[in-house]
Parts: sequence; structure tokens; C-alpha cells
Amino acid sequence: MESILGIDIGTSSLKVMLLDSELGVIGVEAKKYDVSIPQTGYAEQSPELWWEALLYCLKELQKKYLEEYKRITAIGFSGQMHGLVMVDELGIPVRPAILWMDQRSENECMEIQQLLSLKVDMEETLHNRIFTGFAFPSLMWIKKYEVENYNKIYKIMQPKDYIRYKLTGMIGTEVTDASATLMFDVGKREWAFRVIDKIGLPRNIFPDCYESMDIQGKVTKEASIITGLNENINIVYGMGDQQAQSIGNGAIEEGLIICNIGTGGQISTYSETDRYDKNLRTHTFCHGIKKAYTIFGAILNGGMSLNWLKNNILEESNFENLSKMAEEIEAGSEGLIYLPYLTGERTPYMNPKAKGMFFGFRLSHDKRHMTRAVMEGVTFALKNSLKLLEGMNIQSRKVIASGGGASSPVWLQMQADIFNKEVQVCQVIEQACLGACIIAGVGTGIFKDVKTACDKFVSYENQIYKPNLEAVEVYEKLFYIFKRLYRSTEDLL
Ligand SMILES: Nc1ncnc2c1ncn2[C@@H]1O[C@H](COP(=O)(O)OP(=O)(O)O)[C@@H](O)[C@H]1O
Ligand SMILES: O=C(CO)[C@@H](O)[C@H](O)COP(=O)(O)O
Repeated sequence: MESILGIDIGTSSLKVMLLDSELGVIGVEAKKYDVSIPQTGYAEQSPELWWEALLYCLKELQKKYLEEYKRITAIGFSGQMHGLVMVDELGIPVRPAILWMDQRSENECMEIQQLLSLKVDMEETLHNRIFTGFAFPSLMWIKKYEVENYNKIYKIMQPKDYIRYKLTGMIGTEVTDASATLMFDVGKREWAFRVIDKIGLPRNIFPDCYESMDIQGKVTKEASIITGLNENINIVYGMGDQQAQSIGNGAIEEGLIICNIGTGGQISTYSETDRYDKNLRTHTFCHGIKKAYTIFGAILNGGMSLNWLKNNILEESNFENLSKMAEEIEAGSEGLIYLPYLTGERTPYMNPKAKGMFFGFRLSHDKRHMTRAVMEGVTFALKNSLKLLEGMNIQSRKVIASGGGASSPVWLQMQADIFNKEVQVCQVIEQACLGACIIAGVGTGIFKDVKTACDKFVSYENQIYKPNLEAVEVYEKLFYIFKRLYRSTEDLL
């Protein structure tokens, strides 16, 4: 009997799962943290915050499950994507990490796009549009505005790579997160040095890049003393949170669509063919399963919209109250529509200037309508992504809902009604952590392959949320208005 640890460095919290390789989940610990907003449009987190959160979770797991903790033989990772961590020669972060939701690099995005060719560089090599919050433009911003910090950079990396480095003492990255920096050749699975040279970034700050299920190393003596983890534990590179949660949701075949509502929100699928939206409104990145890809549309304020409503507007104490309020109102929120573009939007508009909006207030509306409208607006925004994926001939047989948003039954029914698809959820709630455990187990040979591990650990709740035809009709009409609202106000942004 051996145990595996799966670590997910989320945007709102860090979560750690302890999994028994035969029996399944033993326990999960989580530690919340904040996104720091030093000024409007900026979003940062100190890498030390993630490390402290990890130490807290490990301590709790060790306290509760000492025997199983001692049996850990492998560790895997999942992490928030696109962010930029920069360390100096001593491995110390030169400044807080710039996160995926950061919008400071709008000008740098335009400058990069002017230097790159649309066809060869962006379409054929990167497969993605240059957008704020991705490591590439964030790095160009640092180069321009924080020269002192820029000159200190020894290596750049992604959030989970930093935490893995703290455990192994070794710097390195892997294909899923590297492809999400926008400086990576997605088809060739290697750094896009031709593009990097064109922009004038030094090649030596890019860490060596490996496959996601390769073993990087073992726990250092120093990390072992601090964490109580055995020095012999094998540490596997891991994946970005989209790819990890797709494994934890069992979505390793085409036809299954994942609707993840975390801090952001994504509609994603696994693909064995290298496809990308010709207008670059969606993302195509490497999957950690060799030769596969993940294709998805991403919205910037999924769960964050509800969080904003809860904290800044309604001053409610918990999400369960919000779900109760939403349940009291009929589908369509009596005509109230919410656009969730609080920090701009990626799919489908790729517009950092997009703004949030409520439309259609009447005297009869109250906070319950606002709550329901926020959940509906987030789901409409995700439907835009679903439509784009379908337009790329991607099958969408069934939707698997995941992330914090999937813990709300009223939101799950809304997904079924707005997408007009059956929706199911997994029995294991922390799918990205489970994905991280599976990656570690496959990488170290505990499991034969990803499919075998998914067959063993991924199962769905019996309840299937089926589309309610009346609600489907209401939502079809509102979805049309939802899209018109952005288009009609675009020139005012
Ligand atoms: N009980 C709930 N009902 C509705 N939404 C919820 C509930 N619990 C969490 N959420 C949503 O999930 C979000 C957090 O999701 P999570 O997957 O934990 O985020 P991340 O991985 O980005 O840290 C919250 O911002 C909130 O919108
Ligand atoms: O931005 C993306 C994908 O493009 C996410 O993968 C982020 O990593 C955030 O995920 P959540 O924390 O919102 O789940």
C-alpha cells in the first residue's frame, strides 16, 4: 500500500489531496488566500504565500493521517496557469508573481503582436493570441518598467514549478504550463526560440522543459525536515490546472466537455488532433498526455463574479446563501442580465477593456434576481466558448461540471438549461488534485497508464441534470440579448 500526494495551486486557495493507491481518497486539505491588487488592473500573489499554504496543508494531513502520510511515494502537481514567477540566482522570487487575471500588459500585447507574424508565429507556432496576464506580455512589461527586477532574473517559471522547486531544489518546467506562457511551439512541444529571439528575450532564462509525467527529482533534505515528507519520494512535474482537472474528471477522450467554474471559468475538451480556432478566440495548449492537446474557451470572471457579488455588493457570508436566493427566482431572472467582464474578457472577445454590466433592472428586482442573473451571466459567457468549440467540429456529448461552482445544484441545473446538455459531476470534488495524484502515480509507475487510473478513481454522481425545455427556451432568447449587449456597447469601452 502506498500513498500519493496531489497539490493544486489554485488562484483562491491551495489544495492538497492524499490518495491511497488502492483505496482512493484519504483526505484533502485546503488553505485560502487572496489575490493582491496593488492597483486597478493588477493581480499578484507572492510565491511565498503558496509555500506557506502548502506547509499548512501538509501539517494538517500529517496530523490527521500520520500512517498514510509516512507511506507517500509520489507527488504530482496542478497549478493556475499563465502566471509569471521570476527567481534570481539564489532561487528567490525577484518580486510577487504576476497572475493570469492581470491586465497591465495591454500595450505590450500590442507591441508583441506587431513584431510577430499572425500566420506563422501566432497561428502555426503559438496557436494562441497574445493576451494580458500571460507570462509573455507580463515579462515584456517587467523588462520595460522594472529594469532592476528584470536584470535579476535567473529563470522564469509558472506557479506550480516554483512550489516543486521548493521541494526538489531543481528548476524546470513541463509542456502544459510552458505552452500556456505563449512562448512555446505547441505542435513541436518545445520553447519557441525563433519567436523568443525575434522579441529579444534571452534564451537562458527559460528553464529546461520536460513531459508532464516525467520525474524531476526527490524531496531535498531541507524540504524533508520542514514538511515531514520522506527524502525518497519521487516528484513528478505535473500539469496546468486545466489539463490536471481534465484527468481528474476522466475527460481523456473526445466528446466529453468540462465546464469548470473556479475563479475564472473554462469550457474545455481533450483532443488528439492539433486544432485551433482560426480567429484565435480559444486556446490550444499541449496536454500532459503525450501527443494530445487541450482546447478550451476561457472566461476571466466565472466564480470571481459570484465572489464579487457576495463580498462587494451583498456582503453575504457564504455561497450557500447565494444559491438559496437564486433558487427562489425563475429561470431568466425576470429579464435581468449580467455580463461578467469585470476584468476584461478572453473568449470570445479577447478584449481586456470589456466591462461588467447589469441590464434590465425593474422595480420588482432585488438581490435574489441579481444573484441568479450573475450565475446565468457566467453560464452564458461559458456558452460562447461551447459554441466556438462546436464550431471547430468538437463533439459535446455530455458536460462534466467541476470547480467550486459545481457545488451549487441550482448552478448545475442552470448549466444544463443554458447549454441544453446533460450535466454530471464527479464524486471526488477536488478534480485538479485527483488529476495531480494520477499524474504522479502514472509517472512513477504506480499506475499502468492514465486510463487505468481514471477507471479506478473517477466516477460520476448518479444524478444527471437534464435540460428543462421551458427554461431552455427562456435562455435561448436571453442568450441572444446577452450577446447583443456586448456588441451594442463595445464602442463605449
Ligand atoms: N457553494 C457554492 N455555491 C456556488 N458557488 C460556489 C460555492 N462554493 C464555491 N463556489 C464558487 O467557486 C469559486 C472557487 O472555486 P475553486 O475551484 O475553488 O477556485 P480556484 O481553483 O480558482 O481556487 C468561488 O469563487 C465561487 O464562485
Ligand atoms: O486561466 C486559466 C486557463 O486559461 C486557468 O487555468 C487559471 O489557471 C485559473 O483557473 P481557476 O483558478 O479559475 O480554476
